[in-house]
Amino acid sequence: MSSVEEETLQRFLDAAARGDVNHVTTLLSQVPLIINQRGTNGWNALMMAARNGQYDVVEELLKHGCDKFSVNSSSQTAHDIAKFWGHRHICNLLGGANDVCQRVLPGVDQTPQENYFSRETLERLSEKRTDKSWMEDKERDPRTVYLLFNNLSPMVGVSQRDQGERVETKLCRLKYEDVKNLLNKPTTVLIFLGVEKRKNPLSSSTSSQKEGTSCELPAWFAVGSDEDAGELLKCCSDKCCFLKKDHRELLKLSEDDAGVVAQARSVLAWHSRYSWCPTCGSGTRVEEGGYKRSCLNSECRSQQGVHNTCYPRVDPVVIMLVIHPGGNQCLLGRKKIFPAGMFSCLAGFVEAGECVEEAVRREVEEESGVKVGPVHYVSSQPWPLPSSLMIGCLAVAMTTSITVDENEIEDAQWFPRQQVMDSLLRGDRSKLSLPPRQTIAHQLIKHWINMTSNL
Ligand SMILES: NC(=O)C1=CN([C@@H]2O[C@H](COP(=O)(O)OP(=O)(O)OC[C@H]3O[C@@H](n4cnc5c(N)ncnc54)[C@H](O)[C@@H]3O)[C@@H](O)[C@H]2O)C=CC1
Ligand SMILES: [Mg+2]
Ligand SMILES: [Mg+2]
Ligand SMILES: [Mg+2]
Ligand SMILES: [Zn+2]
Repeated sequence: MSSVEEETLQRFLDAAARGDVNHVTTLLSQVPLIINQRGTNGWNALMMAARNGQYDVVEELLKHGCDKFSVNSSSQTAHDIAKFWGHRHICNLLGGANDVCQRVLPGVDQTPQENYFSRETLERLSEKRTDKSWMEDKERDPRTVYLLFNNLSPMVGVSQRDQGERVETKLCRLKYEDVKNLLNKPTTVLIFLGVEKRKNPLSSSTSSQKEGTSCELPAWFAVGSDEDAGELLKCCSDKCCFLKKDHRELLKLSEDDAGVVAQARSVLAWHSRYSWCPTCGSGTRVEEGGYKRSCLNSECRSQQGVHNTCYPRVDPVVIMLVIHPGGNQCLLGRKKIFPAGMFSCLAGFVEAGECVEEAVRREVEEESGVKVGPVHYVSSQPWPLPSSLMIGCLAVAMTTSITVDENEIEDAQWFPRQQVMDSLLRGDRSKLSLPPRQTIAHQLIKHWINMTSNL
């Protein structure tokens, strides 16, 4: 960032903190990108306004589409900050539908929580998956966006920003002309992801006339190919590459891109693992915009009734922060593959014929020997490695002695709340390091800290 840009950003942040709406609006019209930029302390304008109770500025920034989920270097959103400083009117503004929620579901926790991989930037329009001619028109439409995947890794361009501190990984958005030869190859898999969302979704959902306009919006497709990566990169004229196979690379995307990748990658992973009919072993045909594989054998049992083998699978996983009966410690464990010093929430696959609460109790007891009583759902997260749905819960321990199942985890311990806070909010990793903010494990821990600190 040049010194002029830095100075403009400082003026913008000051204006937001002071509540000078006119100055904020003027600077926004001159430098629209400034809206989410963060100053030296990691705070953006929304956080500054939230800190100082500047309602009008918060309203103006939201109107201009600022990112209300962005976090400062202590992992706090603008909502967390407003709550901490007691600006309830700002919390309501940032929480969106909270007032209605309080009225119809009194007592329900309203803390807005959006997990990484969860953002839906597209309207899936599942009813259009069977409309072949609509789909073909969309495929050829020059406005259509194609995302290319090689062996499940998305094609990205890498751009530097924020004085080179943060490197943003951005999905390459290709056009029909770029991929049309690839689409003709028999091994290419094409997935219809949806259309771009309307700017104001509430105004049009009921009108059938406007329903039509939603279909007119630009469509997005994912293209999966296992061909030579070097050849595939020629589809794009910009400098780009395929993300490395390391799953941490997937955590470098923006929230918007991560949401689309979660959808595309899970469906493509299903195609790559389920090429043959799981019921009779015959070949299959891809249908419904990539959301179904039908068996080619007309005698196959999967042709009758609804067969879940024909549709992409989602595997439920429970992930839980277990709280000590004393209330001031939580149970965290570590797998051998974790970086040194890192502990996380316990987790495990839900088994057939098992409800979420029982899966939590069973997995905690199996892995740590601790018995769990009440279980409360907090939030969920798609985890596209390859297709888990993480179901995040808080659970209360009924016993405290720990016996680690060494096949699954290396260690499990009770950690005092203060030590967890030091690591989470102050970045003190000397005694404990926690998983990054993109994981629901991190968000569950943060949720517990917030709940119990009168923030
Ligand atoms: N986003 C997040 O914060 C976190 C995500 N996770 C994800 O949750 C998943 C499950 O957690 P674990 O502790 O590994 O589960 P786990 O405690 O149930 O143990 C895994 C074992 O369960 C068996 N298993 C049962 N059903 C399975 C299925 N559908 N697919 C694969 N294996 C199955 C396998 O033997 C596997 O080795 C992990 O694979 C990981 O990707 C785990 C922790 C944090
Ligand atoms: Mg387990
Ligand atoms: Mg486990
Ligand atoms: Mg298990
Ligand atoms: Zn079959």
